[in-house]
Amino acid sequence: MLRKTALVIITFVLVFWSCNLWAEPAYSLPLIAQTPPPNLITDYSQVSAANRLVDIQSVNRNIRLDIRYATPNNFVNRTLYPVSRCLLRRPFAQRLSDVQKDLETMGLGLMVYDCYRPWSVTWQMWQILPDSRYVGNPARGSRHNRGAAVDLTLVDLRTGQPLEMPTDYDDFTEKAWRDYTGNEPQVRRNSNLLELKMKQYGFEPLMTEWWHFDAQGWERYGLLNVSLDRVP
Ligand SMILES: C[C@@H](N)C(=O)N[C@H](C)C(=O)O
Ligand SMILES: [Zn+2]
Repeated sequence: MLRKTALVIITFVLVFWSCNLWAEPAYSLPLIAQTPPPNLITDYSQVSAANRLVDIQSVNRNIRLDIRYATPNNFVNRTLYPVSRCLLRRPFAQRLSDVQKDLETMGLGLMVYDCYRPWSVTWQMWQILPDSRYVGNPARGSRHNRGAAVDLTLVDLRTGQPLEMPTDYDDFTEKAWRDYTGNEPQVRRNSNLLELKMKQYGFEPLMTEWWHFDAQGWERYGLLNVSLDRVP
C-alpha cells in the first residue's frame, strides 16, 4: 500500500515537472493578457494596399498634433512611440478631415492626441492600468490597434489654444465620463460640440473618455503590431 502511494506521488511530481507547470509566469498578469490575439499582424507588407495606414498630415495639414505617447508626458510617464505621427486607415482619415473642414467654418479645428497605436503599446498600458473602461484589453486589442480610433480635442483657430474640456487628456476619473454632470456649462458645450461633430462624420463616442472616438466600420480592419516609424 505504502509503495503504491509513493509511486502515485512520484508519478504526479514527474508529470508536473516535465510539463513545466510549476514555472513562474513571465508576468504577474492573467494568462489571457500575455497572449497576443490571433491574427495580430506584425509584418506590414501583409497589409493590402487598400488597407494601408495613411498619415493624417498627408490628408489634411490643418489638423494639429499633440501626440502625447511620443513624449514622456503621458500616464505611463515614458515615451512609447519613436515618432510623432497620426496614422489612420484611409476612410477614417478622410472622415476626420471632413470634421476639420466643418469645424473651420466655426473658427475651430481639431488637435489629435493619438490615432493608430501598436498592439504592444496597448499591452504596456495594460500593465499600468488593467481597466477596460480606460485602456483597451490587449487580449482583444484596442480599436486604436486597428487604425480605427482617435483621441482628440478642439482648438480655437484665433488663439491656437485648446478649448476647455472636462479634464486633461487621459484623466481616468469619472470627471471624464460623458454623463458627468459637475462641469461648467461652457465646458459641457465644448465637449458636446466635439461629440456632435464626430458623430456626424461616423465616429462613436466612448462613455468613459470625452476624448476617445471609434470609427464606424472599425471591425473591417485587423489588429496591427507595427511600429509607427515602420509605416511609409
Ligand atoms: C488610453 C486611452 N487614451 C484610450 O485610448 N483608451 C481606450 C479605451 C483604448 O485604449 O482603446
Ligand atoms: Zn483612445
